[in-house]
Amino acid sequence: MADNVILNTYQVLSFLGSGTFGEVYKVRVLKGRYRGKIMALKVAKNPEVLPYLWKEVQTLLLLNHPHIVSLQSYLYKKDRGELYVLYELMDVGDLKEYVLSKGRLEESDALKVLIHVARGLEFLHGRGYIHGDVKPENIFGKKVLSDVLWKLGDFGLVRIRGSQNVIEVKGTIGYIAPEVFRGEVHRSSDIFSLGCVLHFMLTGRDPFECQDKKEKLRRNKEGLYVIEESLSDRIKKLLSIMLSNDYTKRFMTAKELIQYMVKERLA
Ligand SMILES: Nc1ncnc2c1ncn2[C@@H]1O[C@H](COP(=O)(O)OP(=O)(O)OP(=O)(O)O)[C@@H](O)[C@H]1O
Repeated sequence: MADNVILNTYQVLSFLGSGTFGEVYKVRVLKGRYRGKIMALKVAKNPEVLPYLWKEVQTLLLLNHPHIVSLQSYLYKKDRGELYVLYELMDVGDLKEYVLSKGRLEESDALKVLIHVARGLEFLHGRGYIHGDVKPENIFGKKVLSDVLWKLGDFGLVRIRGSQNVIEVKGTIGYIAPEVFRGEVHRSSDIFSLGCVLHFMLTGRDPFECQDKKEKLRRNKEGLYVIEESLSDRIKKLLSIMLSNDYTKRFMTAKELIQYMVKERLA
């Protein structure tokens, strides 16, 4: 059916969701290199967000890693101002939905997701990038045999380490490192966000959660988090390092986090 086919090439199988960048569809590719494959197609039409998606495209084209969502191809329709980006299909969906539907994860499952994402982040940090927006909505799962492989996605806020850009505070309240509010960003700012993700996986809430939005923002800015009491001592210890307000006291990079996890038998 012609209505169901985008650019004469992508047959829409279902709607996966919409985000800041536009709509995402599950598609079957009808022609070209990926003919017959089932993938995810993002369609961006809003001129205000196109620069972010361009940034993601440019970054992802350079990054190829088993724990980073891969970009297969893209197409820019200049006349219409539309950008079409084809990604591998992450059929489990994102980590936020996963935790909200399954309930809080067992410690061993949460640590498995953590190490997967840390590996993707290690690759990124090793190349001098900072992700800038690590949160459950940007972590995606893919079924592989009877297991799930977790990958880091959504690179719209990625930065090169040490770049002089004015830092705008984007990201999601509840997952932003305190120094980012002061205009500073480091690779360890991603570690802070990943610590918040770990807390979310184990408790169903980020460490700054509270009813009042303004109060939540204040807590996040000042790094006034509350680690849930019921968590095990080894998780509390790991979180206290990852969520340290002083960014020099955290793991500086994902590689250091992985080394710690191996040493402490958390991975
Ligand atoms: N590669 C993919 N495979 C499967 N589902 C995807 C994929 N990429 C995105 N999605 C889903 O499509 C929806 C929209 O994704 P998108 O990243 O554009 O928005 P978002 O997660 O709201 O991002 P943002 O935080 O930037 O607004 C989400 O529900 C997401 O889970």
